[in-house]
Amino acid sequence: MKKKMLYFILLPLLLLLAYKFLYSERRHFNLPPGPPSRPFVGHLHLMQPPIHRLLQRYSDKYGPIFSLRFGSRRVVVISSSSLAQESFTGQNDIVLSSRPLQLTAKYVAYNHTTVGTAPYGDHWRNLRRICSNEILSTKRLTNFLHIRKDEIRRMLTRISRDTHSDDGSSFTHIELEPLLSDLTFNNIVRMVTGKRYYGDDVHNEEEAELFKKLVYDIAVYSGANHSADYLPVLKLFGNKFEEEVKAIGKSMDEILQRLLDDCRRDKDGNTMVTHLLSLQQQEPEYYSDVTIKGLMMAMMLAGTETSAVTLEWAMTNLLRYPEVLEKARSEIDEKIGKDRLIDEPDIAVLPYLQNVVSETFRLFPVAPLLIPRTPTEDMKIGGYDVPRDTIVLVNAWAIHRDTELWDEPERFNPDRYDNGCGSEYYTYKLMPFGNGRRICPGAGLGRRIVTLALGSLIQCFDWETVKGEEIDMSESAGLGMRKMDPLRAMCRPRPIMTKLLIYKHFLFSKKHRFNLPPGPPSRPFVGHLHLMKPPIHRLLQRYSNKHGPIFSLRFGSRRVVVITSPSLAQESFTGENDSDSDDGSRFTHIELEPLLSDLTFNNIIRMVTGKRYYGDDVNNKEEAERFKKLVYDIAMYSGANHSADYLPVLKLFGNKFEKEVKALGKSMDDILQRLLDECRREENGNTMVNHLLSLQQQEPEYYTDVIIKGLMMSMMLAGTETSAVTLEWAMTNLLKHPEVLEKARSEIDEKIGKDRMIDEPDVAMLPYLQNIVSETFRLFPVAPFLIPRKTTEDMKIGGYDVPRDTIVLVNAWAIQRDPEFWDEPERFNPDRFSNGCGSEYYAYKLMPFGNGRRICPGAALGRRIVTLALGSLIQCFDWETVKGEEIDMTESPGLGMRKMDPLRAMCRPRPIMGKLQI
Ligand code: HEM
Repeated sequence: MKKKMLYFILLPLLLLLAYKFLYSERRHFNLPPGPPSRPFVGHLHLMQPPIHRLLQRYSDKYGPIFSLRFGSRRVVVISSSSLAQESFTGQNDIVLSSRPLQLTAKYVAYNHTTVGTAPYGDHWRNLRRICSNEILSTKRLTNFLHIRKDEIRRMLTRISRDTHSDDGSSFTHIELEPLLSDLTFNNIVRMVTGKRYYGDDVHNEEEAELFKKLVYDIAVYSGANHSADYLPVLKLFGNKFEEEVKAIGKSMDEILQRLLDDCRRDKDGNTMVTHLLSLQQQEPEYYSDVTIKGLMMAMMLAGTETSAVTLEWAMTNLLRYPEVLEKARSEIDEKIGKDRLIDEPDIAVLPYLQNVVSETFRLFPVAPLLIPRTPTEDMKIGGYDVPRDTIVLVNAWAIHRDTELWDEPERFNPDRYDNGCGSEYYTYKLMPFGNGRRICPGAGLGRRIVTLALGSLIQCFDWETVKGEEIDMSESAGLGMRKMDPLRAMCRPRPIMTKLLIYKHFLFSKKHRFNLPPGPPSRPFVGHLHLMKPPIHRLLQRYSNKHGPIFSLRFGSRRVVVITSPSLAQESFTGENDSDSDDGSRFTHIELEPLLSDLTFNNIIRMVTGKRYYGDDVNNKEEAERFKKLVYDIAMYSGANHSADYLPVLKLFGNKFEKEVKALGKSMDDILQRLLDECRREENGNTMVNHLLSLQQQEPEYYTDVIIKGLMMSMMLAGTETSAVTLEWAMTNLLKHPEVLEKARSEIDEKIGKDRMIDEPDVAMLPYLQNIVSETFRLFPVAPFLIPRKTTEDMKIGGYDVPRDTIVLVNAWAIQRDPEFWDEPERFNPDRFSNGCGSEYYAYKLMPFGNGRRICPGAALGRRIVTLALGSLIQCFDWETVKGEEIDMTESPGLGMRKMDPLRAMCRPRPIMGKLQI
């Protein structure tokens, strides 16, 4: 009670204090207006990407300068050219030349000491001087022109190789984003370190992929809306975000240190780093390793994605505006001709091309909000107070679309720059590189790369949109405004390509010319991995409806080809219970799944080791349960979409998945070794293992313990779940189709009678039972994609190239439901197999056990177990569904297609059970 009273007194007091505090700040500062905010978070909860669009809507409502709160930080947003000019001139420019402290800058950028992140002051001024005099000076840029030219030629060659057709007249489908990104990454990384990271003929693929992923992550983690940066209180909770940023910083530093050490060894190199190392020798205190790594990082972070993304948007617009493409091409053909490739000095005579680039920068600025600034002291903008430490965002994206500055701002119109106004006219209207003292020092280089690469693409190829496809114009979240859906296009080499004869050996060397199967659009870095949500076989079936019976995907860096037709599969695989009720007429509710699974597990494990693991009268219950769990886990972890298997780069992060799999392997080996040792002690046992042990005595080098354990595991993994799951699906279908159950029972009662139990040799005279099993295998293959294969050399399937080391998935699930081969494929109809066609007819249409040389060696055993068990269940019991319950048919994820919801049923013993007295 007393406590409550206290609250009543304290609360108004607190509110009063808070009001006074806020009121005094308001009175003291004349802050820009802004939308209503929430306690604690301020406006953070509203910051859904794309943020530049949201902030443009606020500026329409609150004016060209307004304020927000991101947690405890005040934010001021500027959205007009005149206020940008006011901010970036005179004393204001100096005051506004600092950057706010951000977690990424702390942990990735050496505690805010790099040129892009350092606060305004002597250290930053020095770094800028080094950038403009030692790294990005016109002289040094010209020095590296050969790299830009070489990388552009290599890109053109790659496109040529991918699009080369014999008659030279047809268009080919290509993915542009990876090519553009490789170009700009190589360009900067080569200038900085002398290394080629991407494409053919590269240095260290794993490190290269990791680097690209880190650049991607840093852009995402530096987005303007990361709570942890603005709600310092979150840190008290052991913030995950902060941990992740730290890990990114550590990985990045490792790469940079490695690159730096490599350059140190290679003293004669002509790279930025070797130049900085020579300066280190003169001024070792100033040019420390951290300073050099900071400069490397600034170049490599700020110079790579930015240019690639701009190029992608530029090409997107050329595809959307064919008349612009045409005009740019005419200009190039006229000024450069058709015999030589456009070169950097030519850019000066190609004003329209330059205008295309400017128009791209206007509508698609890579940094739509520039990079945040913060005033080092209180300042005034537009008559309002902007207190020190406020985060200042300039919405360049909104300024670039301001109707007061631009006619029809949404239109991509390069001609608008043909107005005789000089570049100065645009200083505060068009600012893709920022403004003021902290304007991008790489603007010259960025523009050069983009313009030269774009000109080359226009000069060397014809371009068209992919037929029937609208180009998706959505923008990604994060600091850089990427295109969400990577650009694809149809492309055809122009005659000049053959004249150029660049890298001809390379272009026409057969090894590199692949006509890969088509496929859905992919994302940078991850490829299609992010799309792989289970059940994957259904997803892949939808893809095959769209892209054809053979299509390709990328799981990270691994190419995957999926086959979904019997003829292509043929092409790939040829050439080279406790139901005791007192009243026999009552149905009892039972759970079938555990019984079926005990049956098949015991069956195999007894064969292999002589032990009964499950049910009554068992050996070692704990071990048995552990074994079952391991089998389950191994199937889950072997699913086709586990990132760690396909993105080798993830392993560098001390991958959790890999650790877990290792632990699984160890537990499994412990069990196998124990079972093996027990069999060894029991010399007279009649088990598979005893037999293998006797072979071991004859050929000890060949039949090692590891080989025997491997065989045990293969049998025990492949032979247990598979049969249990098939049995469960078979029973599920009998429950759903009582007429099928009835027909199967009549067959058994007629052929076997009601006095003895069905036995294995009987199966031969029970064709309908066999058909039920086939139909179950058809609709519910336990391994819907079989088990992934890998090609050991380049091969051709369906006219397409499948390069070596590609993962090949055969979607048996989809083939077995293909309406071309099966009438009413979704219907469970065992009679479809009584058509007189022999088993050969089905070889490539029905393949629950796989196909080719690696077909399941346990197929016959599996079929026997399933058919005999199913026959026995039909013969001995009546079956019904649980009243009022729909049977859930959902499939589980993982390599084996289990039934998600374990099967339950109502069950009643038939009279035969009494006679059998088993
Ligand atoms: C299309 C290409 C590029 C675009 C659109 C771009 C854009 C930008 C923008 C908007 C800023 C922030 C400027 C501000 O705060 O006002 C910036 C800063 C920066 N950029 Fe670029 N950039 C590009 C290419 C490059 C290249 C090629 C390099 C170097 C190799 C580079 C290095 C930097 C650095 C070091 C900064 C930080 C400057 C500082 O804080 O003092 N950029 N860039």
